[in-house]
Amino acid sequence: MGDLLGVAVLGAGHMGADHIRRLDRVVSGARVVAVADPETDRAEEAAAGVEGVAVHADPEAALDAPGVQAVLIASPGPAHEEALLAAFGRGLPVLCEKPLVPDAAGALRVVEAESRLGRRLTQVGFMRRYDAEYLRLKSLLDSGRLGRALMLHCTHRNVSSPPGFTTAMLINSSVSHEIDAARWLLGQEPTAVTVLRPGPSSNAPDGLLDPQFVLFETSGGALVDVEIFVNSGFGYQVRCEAVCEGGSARIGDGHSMVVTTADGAREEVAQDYLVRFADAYDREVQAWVDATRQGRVTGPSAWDGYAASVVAEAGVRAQESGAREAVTLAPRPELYGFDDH
Ligand SMILES: NC(=O)c1ccc[n+]([C@@H]2O[C@H](COP(=O)([O-])OP(=O)(O)OC[C@H]3O[C@@H](n4cnc5c(N)ncnc54)[C@H](O)[C@@H]3O)[C@@H](O)[C@H]2O)c1
Ligand SMILES: O[C@H]1[C@H](O)[C@@H](O)[C@H](O)[C@@H](O)[C@H]1O
Repeated sequence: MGDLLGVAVLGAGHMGADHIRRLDRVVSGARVVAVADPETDRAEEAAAGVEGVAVHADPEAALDAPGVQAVLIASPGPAHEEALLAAFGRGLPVLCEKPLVPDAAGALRVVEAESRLGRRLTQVGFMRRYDAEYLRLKSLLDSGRLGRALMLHCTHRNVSSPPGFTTAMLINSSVSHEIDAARWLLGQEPTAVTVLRPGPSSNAPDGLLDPQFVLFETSGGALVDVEIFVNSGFGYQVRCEAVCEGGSARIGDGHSMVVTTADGAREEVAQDYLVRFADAYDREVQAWVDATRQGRVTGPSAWDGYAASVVAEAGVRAQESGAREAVTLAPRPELYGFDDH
């Protein structure tokens, strides 16, 4: 056990509990040594059966628990900044669930704090970069076989939104994935955002303006459109089609199972991200554990997390104004390349 990476997991809700299971039973090279959640019952439940784990209500107490060498942050987005700064203060490498920090000012404070350390400690949980289909699309676009990318058409549907989900979160929680995927796939920065919406679906909770249509312009002249619909009622569907000068490529259709009975054939649709992206989360966390044990930090950086938060914030402004909102990033510190993945 001695040379396994000792991980503290902060937040034991949907994602935290799944990551605890993954660290304990799926990936190799790590063990969960501490779990923190103010709802200690949730932490106890998620940690049940994990050998030698300590459960805390206070995240800082978990960071200071014996054997902690790295941190996985799976608390709600607004709690991430404090947790990241606490991890930096202790020199601990971090895998931080998206969004890095939902507001751009907070995300910039994180980038500045990491830059002052002079070394990367953060990998952000944009797991689509580890999804087999996204990786195939990325490698096809990078190969140049389809020529210059003109447009990405993206669909992002959830069955239902969790309690407390706000209209702003359609962009800064859900569309943050497409923002990161578009930056990564195209190697371009979004420069402006416009948001349009139909009348809200009657499936959406009162006051939630769902679905929406989000359009990004990018630094290389491409357009990225995203249908975000978090109360579709019927399935978890994530698709992306790249339209290029020499052809198009689409991913996201191949995740269903076709069940045939005497009544006919029926295609099953994933109901949530834990099913659709199960392999991607496994690969993401394994890559983090492997790199951390080698003293390296790879994958989406704090800068990528900051850029996504700035673009999302422009998107939230565009939701409110109905106008095209420009995106302005702070100067990129030397620590970060455009894409270290
Ligand atoms: N990558 C993905 O596809 C994906 C999917 C779902 C959620 N997420 C992200 O994971 C994070 C958690 O989301 P979730 O759906 O698991 O939420 P959740 O509400 O199910 O769980 C969050 C847990 O954190 C606890 N918590 C609150 N404040 C805390 C703090 N300061 N320190 C430690 N724990 C705290 C809560 O009590 C709760 O148990 C969010 O950042 C979310 O955006 C990512
Ligand atoms: O936090 C979740 C998560 O990021 C999912 O991957 C996304 O599909 C949801 O829309 C979002 O609410």
